[in-house]
Amino acid sequence: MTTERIQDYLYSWNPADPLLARVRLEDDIRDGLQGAYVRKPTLTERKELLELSAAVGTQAVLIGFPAISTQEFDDCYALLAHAQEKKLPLHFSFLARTLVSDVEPIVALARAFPEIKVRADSFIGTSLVRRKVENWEFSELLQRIKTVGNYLLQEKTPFGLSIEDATRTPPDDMIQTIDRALEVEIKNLTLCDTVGDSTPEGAARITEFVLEYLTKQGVQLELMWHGHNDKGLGVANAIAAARAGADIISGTFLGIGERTGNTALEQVALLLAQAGNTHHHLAAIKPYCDKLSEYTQVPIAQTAPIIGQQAFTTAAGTHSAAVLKAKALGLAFEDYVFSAVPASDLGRSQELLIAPVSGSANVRYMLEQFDVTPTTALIEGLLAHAKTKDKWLTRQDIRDYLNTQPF
Ligand SMILES: CC(=O)SCCNC(=O)CCNC(=O)[C@H](O)C(C)(C)COP(=O)(O)OP(=O)(O)OC[C@H]1O[C@@H](n2cnc3c(N)ncnc32)[C@H](O)[C@@H]1OP(=O)(O)O
Ligand SMILES: O=C(O)CCC(=O)C(=O)O
Repeated sequence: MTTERIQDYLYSWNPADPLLARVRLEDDIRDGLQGAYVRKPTLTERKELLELSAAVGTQAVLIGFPAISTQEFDDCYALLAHAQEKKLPLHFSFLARTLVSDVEPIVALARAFPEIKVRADSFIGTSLVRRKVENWEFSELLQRIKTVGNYLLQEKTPFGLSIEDATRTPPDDMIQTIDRALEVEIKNLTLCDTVGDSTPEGAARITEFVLEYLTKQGVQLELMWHGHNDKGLGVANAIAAARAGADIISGTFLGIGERTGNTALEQVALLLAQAGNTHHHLAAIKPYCDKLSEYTQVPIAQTAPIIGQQAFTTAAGTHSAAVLKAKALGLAFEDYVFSAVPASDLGRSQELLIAPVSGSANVRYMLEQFDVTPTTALIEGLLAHAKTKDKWLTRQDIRDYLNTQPF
């Protein structure tokens, strides 16, 4: 064990990201459950998921679209009642189209739970392609924002506007949409990359553009980024938007959601933590994701960052040998010598296996795990055995091999 600091041995070309330290997460579980392959958890399971999300330190959850059915409204009500009973420190938003009839049930929920922060989050598709397909006049969309906004003002229910397909909306139309939303005193503005069109540069440009405009108007509100993963850039876009000044990242744990899914919040939480953000409890991520995976029947890939079963596993000879040397220097060195993600902060640890790609260090280590003296003959024999296989050896495989040995 060394007394030296790991920081003195970790050089990074990544820039410092001071803006990331203040960013919060919104868990848009409603959008996650919109994935056609996703099983909708029972109400009891959703209550448990709410608690697990709160344990991670998410600031807000978007848990339903109460106008779509009586059942959905009742579920939203029951989830709020559960949050109140458990005193979960969460803000709640509920989705609606930009229609008074869609936000009315949200007003009813806000009235029923005056002690909980409840926001009506209405979405409106402003891109040219969406307007063309729907045959929507732009003036008609602006009028809807005004009508819904005035209704919510009158009912004293906070209004958040989600600009659907914002990343394919021209700047002048964005400004007109924002102007109309500001007239009705929105509290929150969400820039949606609805079809995952953005690149990180695009996400930063649109966020900076909107922030600059809001600053010029002297307006302060919560600016949120909500992105999808169609080009595999969901997390990179979210971080770019946060660097550019977005206050809240909306996404889902496991990245569940329609098509290729939403921004994977477990990855965002880790990147935020590494930039000095202390809002999230990293060790609570895997328990939440495991339950979410079980209840939604969405399997976690072995290689999924942070939560994948093999995210901290190696069987490769040279890598394993280095991890074992690092172990001798202490946990911090073990965490970082072959990983950019500190397993111990996540309640996990480096795991070594024996496979055809292994060397004697793996075998020596595993024999010690089995309380077997690692003699040269045993190490060479087990390694030669592993080299004949097409996959790593399970504990049972190793046991079976040892049972064939005369000791
Ligand atoms: C990007 C997002 O994820 S936004 C959320 C999308 N999620 C969902 O749609 C899931 C829940 N949806 C539903 O249960 C149903 O679609 C409902 C209850 C909302 C509507 O059902 P229906 O009345 O049968 O309408 P349908 O689904 O066929 O069509 C959607 C209608 O909403 C309209 N619409 C879509 N977005 C908006 C909007 N932002 N504001 C107002 N109207 C809208 C469409 O133009 C269409 O209207 P039309 O029937 O006059 O053409
Ligand atoms: O945030 C939401 O759930 C609605 C908006 C949305 O999903 C999107 O436009 O991508």
